[in-house]
Amino acid sequence: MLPPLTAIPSHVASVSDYRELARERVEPGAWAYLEGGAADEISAAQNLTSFDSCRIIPRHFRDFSNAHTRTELFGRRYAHPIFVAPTAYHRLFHPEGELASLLGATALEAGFTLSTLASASLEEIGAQKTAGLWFQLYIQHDREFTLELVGRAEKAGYEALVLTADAPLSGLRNREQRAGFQMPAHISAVNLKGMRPQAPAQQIFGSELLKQSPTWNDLAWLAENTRLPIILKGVLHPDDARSALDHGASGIIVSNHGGRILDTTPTPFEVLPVIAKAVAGAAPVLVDGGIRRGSDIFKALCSGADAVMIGRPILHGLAAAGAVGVAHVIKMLRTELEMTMALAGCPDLSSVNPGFLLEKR
Ligand SMILES: Cc1cc2nc3c(=O)[nH]c(=O)nc-3n(C[C@H](O)[C@H](O)[C@H](O)COP(=O)(O)O)c2cc1C
Ligand SMILES: CCCCCCC(=O)C(=O)O
Repeated sequence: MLPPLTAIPSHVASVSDYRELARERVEPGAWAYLEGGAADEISAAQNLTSFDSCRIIPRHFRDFSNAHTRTELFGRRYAHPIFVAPTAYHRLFHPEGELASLLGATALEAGFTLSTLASASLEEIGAQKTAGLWFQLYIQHDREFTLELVGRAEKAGYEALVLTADAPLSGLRNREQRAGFQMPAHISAVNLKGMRPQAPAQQIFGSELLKQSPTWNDLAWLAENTRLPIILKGVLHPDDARSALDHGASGIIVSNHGGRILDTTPTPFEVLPVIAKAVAGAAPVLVDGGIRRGSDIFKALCSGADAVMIGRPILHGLAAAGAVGVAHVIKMLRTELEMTMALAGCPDLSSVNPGFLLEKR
């Protein structure tokens, strides 16, 4: 494996250029974990192409004297609508792990979500006192421990909980199986230390894991037990978006988990308009999955998203060049978004609308 880069090679022109730089630096099993999707990886692949057939219709001679990408979510102002999605075990990809990712994101003013399955303690990350730091929560079978985790996140200064709904079980990770991926002994989900252990599942139906998996009542229970806004991640159906708001969520993330859980779901970009319509401005809507260009971000915003989240490209940047790589990935996306807006004739996010897209969305 090559060591992380200390300077960015001059041929790196877009986010996708980081993929190969990362692949050369990540052990093959960990690469299968990073890149892979569920089963035949149909959703993971379709996420990447789902923006391509959507066309932008540029408008001309607009006033750009006060152009910006600022936005406000959950009472906090952000310089732009690009957020780092929660991803597990960053130390698999770089020795400085989540701390390096956070530093890179912070340098580019991007919101950052720490995974429940982070390889760094939530207190260590919270101690950086970063604005726009969110904590992703997997509700654990041990509900008491779950509440302790939430209390720790509140105390450490996290500003929102991203509650992931789409993974009551892990997906069928055939690529990982074929690569023989095993978590190295020195990397673990350190924030789950001390939790009451759960019996390993021998089957799916009838397993304790599934019997204890969260329901809408758990969302309502969580909302009653935290002062933080809850953003429900993994929504692909408009009725689930409405149900989320009815049960106490303050925001929605349209996501198929990067195609890593259930294969052959629709892509988030496909279902985004119908979900944004169902939410009807009652709460912020974010989207992730397959976003690799500023033009993808623009199309998502035109289709009803208030902001977007980026998963694998952040890990590619991290593996290639640590904090600098993460910052560079976000910088390229930010610049491409501004360029797309400038060329499309859209000076700020309040001017973004479906009229910039050829397809009726
Ligand atoms: C290696 C990896 C680990 C992930 N871990 C988590 C996680 O711990 N919690 C979570 O809610 N989503 C997790 N995700 C899903 C991301 O948050 C996000 O939904 C997805 O990566 C977006 O798609 P993209 O990678 O195409 O940008 C993970 C994704 C990857 C690639
Ligand atoms: C029971 C859910 C396991 C998911 C593991 C972490 C994750 O979200 C991902 O790898 O994707």
